[in-house]
Amino acid sequence: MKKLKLKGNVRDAALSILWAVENQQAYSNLLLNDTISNYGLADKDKGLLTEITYGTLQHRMTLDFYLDPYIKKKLEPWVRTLLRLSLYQMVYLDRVPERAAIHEAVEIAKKRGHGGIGSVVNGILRSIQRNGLRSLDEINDPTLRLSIETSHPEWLIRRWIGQYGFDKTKEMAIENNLVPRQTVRVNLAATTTEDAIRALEAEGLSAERSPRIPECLFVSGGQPAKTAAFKSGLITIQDESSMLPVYALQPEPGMTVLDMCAAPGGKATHIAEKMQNTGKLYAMDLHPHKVKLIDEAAARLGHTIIKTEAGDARSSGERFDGIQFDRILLDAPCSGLGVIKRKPDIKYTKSETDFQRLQGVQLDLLNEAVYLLKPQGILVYSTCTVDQEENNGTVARFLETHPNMELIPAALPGSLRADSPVQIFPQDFGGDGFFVAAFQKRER
Ligand SMILES: C[S@@+](CC[C@H](N)C(=O)[O-])C[C@H]1O[C@@H](n2cnc3c(N)ncnc32)[C@H](O)[C@@H]1O
Repeated sequence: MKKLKLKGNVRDAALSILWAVENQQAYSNLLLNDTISNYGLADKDKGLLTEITYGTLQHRMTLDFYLDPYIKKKLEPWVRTLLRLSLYQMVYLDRVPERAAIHEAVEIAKKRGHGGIGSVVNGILRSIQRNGLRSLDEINDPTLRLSIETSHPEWLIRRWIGQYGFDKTKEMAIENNLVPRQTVRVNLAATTTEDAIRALEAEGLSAERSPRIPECLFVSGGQPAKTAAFKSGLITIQDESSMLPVYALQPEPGMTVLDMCAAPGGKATHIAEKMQNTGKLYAMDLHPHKVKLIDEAAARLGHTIIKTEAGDARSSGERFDGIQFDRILLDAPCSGLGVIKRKPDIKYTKSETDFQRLQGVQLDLLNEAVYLLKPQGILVYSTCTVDQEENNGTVARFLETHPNMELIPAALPGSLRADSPVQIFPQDFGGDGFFVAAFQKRER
């Protein structure tokens, strides 16, 4: 592929993002904003770029199933990427006429490659247009069919079926291909939900209360991160499920709290809000550049109790020697399989060997937390995954070696209140898949 940028061209911009995701382990969500400015795209093109990029990633395996019979010769990998994103528009985007999608694809193929590649792309897309899509019913094995139909690797579908059964796996895989809801958390230390709604509406957005979490709003009609309400610290962009671990933690004003894996600070700032910005809150993360994001978020929201620390939380016992915490949150590094709807790349980058390694890190972090927790103190372990090895599996192994730690009910809001641990699936209410386990330390 020639190293050039077709400035102002949304499809070429999508091709460059997808190329980087597939070949340079880049993250699509991080590349989107940079690409919009590098390509000089208008704000109105952001919607189409996001739709094509995410949609093509979400449906990649289905698109390959449709394309494969037409690909007779070995293609350069970027040409397949171009075919996928063009076919995505033809199959899934009603507002893009098929001839426009084909025309754009051929133009990009000629400029990025040469006339011959343009003809190949034209031939393949026109043949599919003429013949129609092949039926997924050609696949006899139900597991393989679900894998191709929902574009989740077969090993992952098999793993989930083993853990949750076919029906639940199907619901989850279908839900993962929907467009995620935009949710924000109101900074209740600075404003009320009513005032935050009014502020967003005054800027032309719509905001609706979540039926589950008082400080959670569903926002549409604009980009909340660009609003004055966001810049002045009235709101934080956060998924609804991601607000649950802090409920389970039950932080109170004046307490001493540790957030062991805190960046970029979504939950640390939520804890500060629940503590009404009084007491002590230590927020640690392995990566110094990520710790900066916590500082920035705290400054924007006006939280002064957060003290950040870059370092490995597996040595937090040494770092915080002499401090006993009322509350410790371990929002652990995990496979992220609960957030596929938001980050579709995840389903293609994980492998079955990841889980055991992650469980090892999770247990090391949990073990460290125990020694820093006061008797009667609460430790919350959360992940944004649905994998049982990292969730119930990690909890079971932790409890085996810590008889002084007891599972307690997770104090979630309203109808979500539940025994601990709690597994939230993406299909439960449209939020991320999340796992929350709350433990209390017994008196010695
Ligand atoms: C799930 S994310 C945390 C999200 C954060 N709690 C929030 O709500 O914004 C996990 C974090 O753990 C950090 N991390 C991974 N290994 C770590 C370690 N050994 N010590 C401290 N932080 C670690 C990663 O850098 C990542 O930022």
